[in-house]
Amino acid sequence: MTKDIKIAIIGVGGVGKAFISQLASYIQRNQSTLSISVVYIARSSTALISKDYSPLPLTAFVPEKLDAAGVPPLSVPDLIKFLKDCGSEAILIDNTSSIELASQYPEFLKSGIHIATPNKKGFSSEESLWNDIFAAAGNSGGSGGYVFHESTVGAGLPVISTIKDLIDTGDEVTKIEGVFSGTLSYLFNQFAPAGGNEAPRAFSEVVKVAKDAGYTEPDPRDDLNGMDVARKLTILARLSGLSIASPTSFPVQSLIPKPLESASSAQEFMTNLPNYDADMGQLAEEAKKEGKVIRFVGSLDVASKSLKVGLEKLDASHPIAALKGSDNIVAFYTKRYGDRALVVQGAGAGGDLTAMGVLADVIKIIARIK
Ligand SMILES: NC(=O)C1=CN([C@@H]2O[C@H](COP(=O)(O)OP(=O)(O)OC[C@H]3O[C@@H](n4cnc5c(N)ncnc54)[C@H](OP(=O)(O)O)[C@@H]3O)[C@@H](O)[C@H]2O)C=CC1
Ligand SMILES: N[C@@H](CC=O)C(=O)O
Ligand code: NA
Repeated sequence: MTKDIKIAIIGVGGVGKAFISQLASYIQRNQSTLSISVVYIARSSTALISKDYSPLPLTAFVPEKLDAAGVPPLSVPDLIKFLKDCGSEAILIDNTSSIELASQYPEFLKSGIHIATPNKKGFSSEESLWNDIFAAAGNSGGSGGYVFHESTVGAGLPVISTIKDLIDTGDEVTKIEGVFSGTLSYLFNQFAPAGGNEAPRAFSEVVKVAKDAGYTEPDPRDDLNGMDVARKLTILARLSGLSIASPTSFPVQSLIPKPLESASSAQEFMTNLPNYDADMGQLAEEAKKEGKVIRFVGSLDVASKSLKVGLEKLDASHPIAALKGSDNIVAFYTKRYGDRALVVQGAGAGGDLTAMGVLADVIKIIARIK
């Protein structure tokens, strides 16, 4: 029997565009067994809506198509109603970084709508939202839709699925540490290379390259202030069984120069960042004199319930110092694995790699749908 699925996509930026392209190809490859129709695509102020639930064309999709249509997006209650009335299973893909949308996940789930998302906000904000999401979700004991969020940590790398498998099979996580930001990995690999022979590049210059490559958050200050890593660590800590009130409830080091904390826009921040290249350069130089490199590291210790995010000086021979490009590394220490961690490593940012994690989540949802 062919499974009939309707999909709504919100967010058509770096991740959203790549997702639509990968989904189009998936639909093409599986058309004999799956009937998948994308019936809603939205960005902040415009949307494409297929009122009769016929599939919207996905080939050669460009966000400008939404603007040309000129239709305002549906409100959340109207979108829930639209998807509930579709006559088949429905999946919401949230490719935004909006807390307003994420805070409505419990309502979508309670209405039987499934969710796949790389948006960290729903899982790393106030603990009550986390509790409401998983109380409603069908894959965590609730009676609602399924929710999957692999790309919220390490983009498409199997980080969330790995920790869930460890715990579901009865292992206990004792400690997790690593590099959780593609942007900050790329930044320090370029700005303070471990090799010695490579010429370091100016801090602000590398931030710009990371932004242009699609590694940063929509506003790069969310990477540089440590909050993106703090959110990822909050998600992993909660999955490890810790109660974490919010991503600001533990120490997080910000790399934003003090005078730029009050910058009124991302653009103003980027324009003025080169003025502080010398300060960051000095930090890297000091570490180099000690034969070390600086890297932005996150760690959590379950027994002491402590989480920490910030710069560390590491020996050039340390596995973290050897990372290349936008690589993340996540070392899981558990009762079963003992002193030698289970390690997940690879590129941890970028539109295509993040979209791959979201599409893999969609495929998991489809596999669970009767
Ligand atoms: N880029 C990466 O490497 C990774 C990204 N992620 C996460 O993926 C998500 C998307 O990232 P990315 O594609 O890079 O971001 P972009 O800024 O490129 O795109 C964001 C998209 O979301 C839309 N959007 C924002 N707010 C709303 C809203 N309230 N309602 C409707 N649409 C909205 C924007 O529309 P408009 O332009 O009209 O405002 C835009 O289309 C983020 O949550 C990010 O944290 C996760 C892992 C890796
Ligand atoms: N801005 C994030 C994107 C993925 O979560 C990063 O740099 O890792
Ligand atoms: Na992941």
